[in-house]
Amino acid sequence: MSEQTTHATGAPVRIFDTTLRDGEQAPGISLDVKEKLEIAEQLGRLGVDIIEGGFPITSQGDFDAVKAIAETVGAQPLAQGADQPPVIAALARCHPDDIKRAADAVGPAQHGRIHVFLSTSEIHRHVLHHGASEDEIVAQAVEGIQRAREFTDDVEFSPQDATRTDDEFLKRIVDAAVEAGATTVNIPDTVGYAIPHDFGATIGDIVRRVGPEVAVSVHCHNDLGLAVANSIEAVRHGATQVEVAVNGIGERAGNCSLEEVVMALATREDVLGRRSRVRTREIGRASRLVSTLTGYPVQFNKAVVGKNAFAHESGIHQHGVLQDRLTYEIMSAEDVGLEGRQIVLGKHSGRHAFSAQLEEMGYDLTAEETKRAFERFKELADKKVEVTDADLEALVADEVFAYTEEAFELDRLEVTGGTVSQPEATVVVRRTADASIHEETATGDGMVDAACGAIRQAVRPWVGATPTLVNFNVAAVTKGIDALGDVTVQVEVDDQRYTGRAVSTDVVEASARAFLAALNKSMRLQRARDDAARSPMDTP
Ligand SMILES: CC(=O)SCCNC(=O)CCNC(=O)[C@H](O)C(C)(C)COP(=O)(O)OP(=O)(O)OC[C@H]1O[C@@H](n2cnc3c(N)ncnc32)[C@H](O)[C@@H]1OP(=O)(O)O
Ligand SMILES: CC(C)C(=O)C(=O)O
Ligand SMILES: [Mg+2]
Repeated sequence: MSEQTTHATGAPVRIFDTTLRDGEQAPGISLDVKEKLEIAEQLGRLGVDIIEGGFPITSQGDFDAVKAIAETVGAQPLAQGADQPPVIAALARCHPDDIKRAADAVGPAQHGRIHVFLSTSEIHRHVLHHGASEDEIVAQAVEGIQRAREFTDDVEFSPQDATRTDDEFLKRIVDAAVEAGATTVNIPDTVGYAIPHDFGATIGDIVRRVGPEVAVSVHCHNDLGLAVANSIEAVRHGATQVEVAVNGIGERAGNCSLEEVVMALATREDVLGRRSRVRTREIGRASRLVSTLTGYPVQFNKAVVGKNAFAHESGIHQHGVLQDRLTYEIMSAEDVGLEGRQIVLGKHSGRHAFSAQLEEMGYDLTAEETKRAFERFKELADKKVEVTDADLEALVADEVFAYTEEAFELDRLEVTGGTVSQPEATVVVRRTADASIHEETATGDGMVDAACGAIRQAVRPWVGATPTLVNFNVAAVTKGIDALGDVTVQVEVDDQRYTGRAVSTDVVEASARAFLAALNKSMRLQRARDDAARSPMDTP
């Protein structure tokens, strides 16, 4: 483990959340006032220190959103145990109109911050500021900061594209910003160009330069996937504030992810020596809310909040985690507001996890039964990505309870109808238990629909809740006019889905047989469940 370097003061790192400003700049995201407010409230519950609500000069909607956040979330603490509401910040160019608009928007907050920025790298100065000289940039930044200070004593300054800015000029503009009244100096890695050890050294220099009265912040983008590493390295070198976005959303590859930095600080406090004030149990909810309202899905393997962040599919890992989660987990899912103990059964799973899952489902099988069921499970897992509880139940019913008998058989099927007359189907279904015959007729939107409707009527007294066809898939197995139709259906009965499959040269017949096969499966499972409930040990 690397040694801890400089400036680890022990004081909590301040979390500046820019989900609603830089996060919203990600292509395709546009949050209205209500949505921004909803996210801001969750950020309040999360306990972030600063919420950057937007860039008010952008539009009336953005101005209204920042103002609404300042009036509500900025007026009283929402986080449990917090004695102050978060600071509400708004972005502004070094332009009088921007600054006035930002000031008016954050005005109602208990603590309002104006965040002014100006580009300092040569390429940005050339492209964005009509070739402005270093002197002109310094003068414009100083003017902007001083103007912002007329409205609030909390002013943050960002030299945009700092990490591609000449070192000497960066020092010069930081000195000028502090002199002009900036209370926070933010060093943005605007294009995600920084490399951790180098960035850390730059931040260490700036921390020493500005002294303890001025907060040093970092704002890292993820173009090289290094935003979190750079932010953590900055903290190790004395940065007091980290700018982040929930789920790491933001321009291009995004911003430094809130959940990753917060959990790195919490999990490796032993090395970093500092935490944040964030209530980590609110992280899961914040992640889901931001994903829903922005329409940006969270990738399965995303650190901390991804669907797989606490899931285990491989046998060796499952074996370890079932005994002690720490074997393969460094933090607890519950601590970030997610569901713990996620064992997913699949091709890579082993006997330990398989047996544990069956036990949890209420089965108490002998060693021999478990062995047989496990062999069938591996065969199934080779064909299916994930084996669900319903699959396991079906497998146990077939293999262990040996219920191979079909509850119903299709004796006859007649269909009529075409493009003019309404399709109608008559079926004759035989009930195996008492060999009784049940004939029913039904109409439908199409021939398959009519056939399934007639079957539904014929089996109603035994199947109970109306079975619904939720998925229908037909494929041709062979070529030519007499091609075999291979039909797979999914039928929902009592909130459980059952798969049925049948093959025939007639697609309507294949569909009817597949539908009945799914109903037969539901009947077998029902019987297995009833038997297991009566006497779990007493398997036939
Ligand atoms: C790294 C970042 O995330 S920076 C923030 C980026 N976010 C956004 O741009 C989102 C919101 N932006 C907008 O709605 C619009 O761009 C606005 C309202 C800000 C400006 O719109 P427009 O007036 O049409 O200008 P446009 O966006 O085309 O060009 C930017 C102008 O701002 C100037 N500018 C850019 N940065 C700054 C700055 N920090 N301070 C002062 N002026 C600046 C440019 O020189 C250019 O000025 P020009 O019109 O005299 O050439
Ligand atoms: C406005 C600044 C801080 C920014 O978003 C960036 O430089 O990435
Ligand atoms: Mg940015």
